Amino acid sequence: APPLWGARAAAVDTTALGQGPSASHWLGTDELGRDVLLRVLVATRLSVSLAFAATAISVGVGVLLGASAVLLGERAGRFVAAAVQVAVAFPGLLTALFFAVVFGVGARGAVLAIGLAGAPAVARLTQTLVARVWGQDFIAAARLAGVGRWRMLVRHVLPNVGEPLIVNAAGTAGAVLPAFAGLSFLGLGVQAPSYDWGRLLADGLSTIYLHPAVALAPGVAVVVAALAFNLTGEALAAQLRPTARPLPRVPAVPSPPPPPSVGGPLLEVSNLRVAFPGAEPVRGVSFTIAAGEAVGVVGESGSGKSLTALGVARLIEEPGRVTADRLNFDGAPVATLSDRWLGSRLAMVFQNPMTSFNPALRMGAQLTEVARRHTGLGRRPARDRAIDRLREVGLRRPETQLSRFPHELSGGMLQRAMIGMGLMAAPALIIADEPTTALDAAVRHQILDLLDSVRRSTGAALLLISHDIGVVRRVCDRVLVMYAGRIVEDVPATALHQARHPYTQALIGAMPDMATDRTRPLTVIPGRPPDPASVPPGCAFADRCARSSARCRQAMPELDAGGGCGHRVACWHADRPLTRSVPS
Ligand SMILES: Nc1ncnc2c1ncn2[C@@H]1O[C@H](COP(=O)(O)OP(=O)(O)OP(=O)(O)O)[C@@H](O)[C@H]1O
Repeated sequence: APPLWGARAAAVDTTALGQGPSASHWLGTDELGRDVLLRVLVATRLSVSLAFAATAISVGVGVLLGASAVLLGERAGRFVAAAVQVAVAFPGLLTALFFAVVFGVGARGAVLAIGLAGAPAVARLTQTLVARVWGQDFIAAARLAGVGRWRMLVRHVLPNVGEPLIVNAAGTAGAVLPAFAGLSFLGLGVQAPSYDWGRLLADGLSTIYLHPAVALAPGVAVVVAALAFNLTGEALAAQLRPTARPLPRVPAVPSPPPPPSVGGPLLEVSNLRVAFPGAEPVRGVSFTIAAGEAVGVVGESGSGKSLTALGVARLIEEPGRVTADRLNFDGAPVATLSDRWLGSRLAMVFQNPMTSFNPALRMGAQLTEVARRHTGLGRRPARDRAIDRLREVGLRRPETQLSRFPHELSGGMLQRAMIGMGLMAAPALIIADEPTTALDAAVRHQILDLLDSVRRSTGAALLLISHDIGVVRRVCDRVLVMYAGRIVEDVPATALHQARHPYTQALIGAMPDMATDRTRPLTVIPGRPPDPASVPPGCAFADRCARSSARCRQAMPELDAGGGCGHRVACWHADRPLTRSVPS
């Protein structure tokens, strides 16, 4: 507006003083005959620029203050944090008025005053966000590696707290605008001949009863711009914060649940695909799990094991997309099941027990929540059930454990509690995703035995994910071997010695056993799995396979039943059985 209408907006017209709205002046004129609409439009640039400048100061100073623990060390950081707490206690506008007097009347003084007055709130938010990531392992690793303070802040801390800060900055800009208008209105902000909305507001107030538009128009502009900033913040938040909504929306069926299928498989997965922009890490997986059956999924890291399980449990987050020809649980399509019902029939045990519980809540609150939410139990019966379940999973003094926080339990105890939590409702399927990876060898065996006994005593089916074929073989009836997002072999655990896919054979060959010659290097599978973003046509294992032929590189072998007893294999050359025994 300033280049287009700046001159006209400043032109005094003594023939049109203080006029109401007309065809030539849509919002009328002020007491010097200047067009009100044009002046409001021209004032936009200065008003918004000042708001941006003040927001930049608030965010810049606030982030530096909030990250003082990173930059100055923890002791000095605590001192700054205390000072910030005190500053936050003062009303922002009061602080702005104080600074405006210190920095002097005028636009520059107002920018500094409002910018600095907004800094404590940003600093407080930054402190909270920084504290959240400060205790995490990657920060500890960076500190051990001797990363400098500025680098730590810019490279490791800010990228992990940036999202809420950006959203907050947009909101701050929205709040700064009325504050600016306020200062200008009080005569402390922009000085004539420059003008912003606040100044127009102040000028128009004396004639508000005669010509309301002169004061109301800049007021409306402030409100609209502040709303625009806030809505931009909201939109940014919506974009930056992915929501955990997985499968295509199908109206959920309310409780009571559909009746269990009679005779059919408990879980039926056909052509399950999980895709992210630019890659499809799970490329058509089909399998079934019968009631009470234990099925293991093995494969190298990145083969799509976890995504398959998360896809089944409707836990793939945006922008991930899950599709399947058939994905039925207990006879009903998973997409149609209510969260409540699915949550009560399907239990998940995750890899890291330390991060599976909410650190701010006592164990009792977390365990009973499952029973109360999923089965509608009252507080007392839910607590009794929690005690029973913790006892079942072998935790000593369950009453005491319920009143403890997660950090007061060891990793093994937490993993037991996680399994106990899964049993709070009546799960038909327990999905355990590498449940023993974070545990030491002794506890690992106990947890595997526990999963096995829980399965046998409750009759629940088990989907156990592991990269260790020995672990899976110990507990499961059947083993699904995954490679590059597909199942390449589906073999009964007792028939592993008859594995027919070269990849399964190579996995077994890479396991040391008592007869392995310790003086020689362990067998490894040469090469690396393909990148999910560029999987070659044909068999994805062809490049690493000693048996591969031209056909393997051209056509993808389907998973065919061939070995009897439900043994399925996807290989054009699956005719040579394993020559070595499977280590126990
Ligand atoms: N949110 C995501 N966005 C994009 N790609 C992803 C995402 N999550 C996983 N992937 C990719 O999908 C592939 C399979 O991941 P997945 O976690 O299922 O592997 P995995 O077999 O369970 O491995 P691990 O044994 O290491 O847990 C990997 O290449 C991974 O990079």
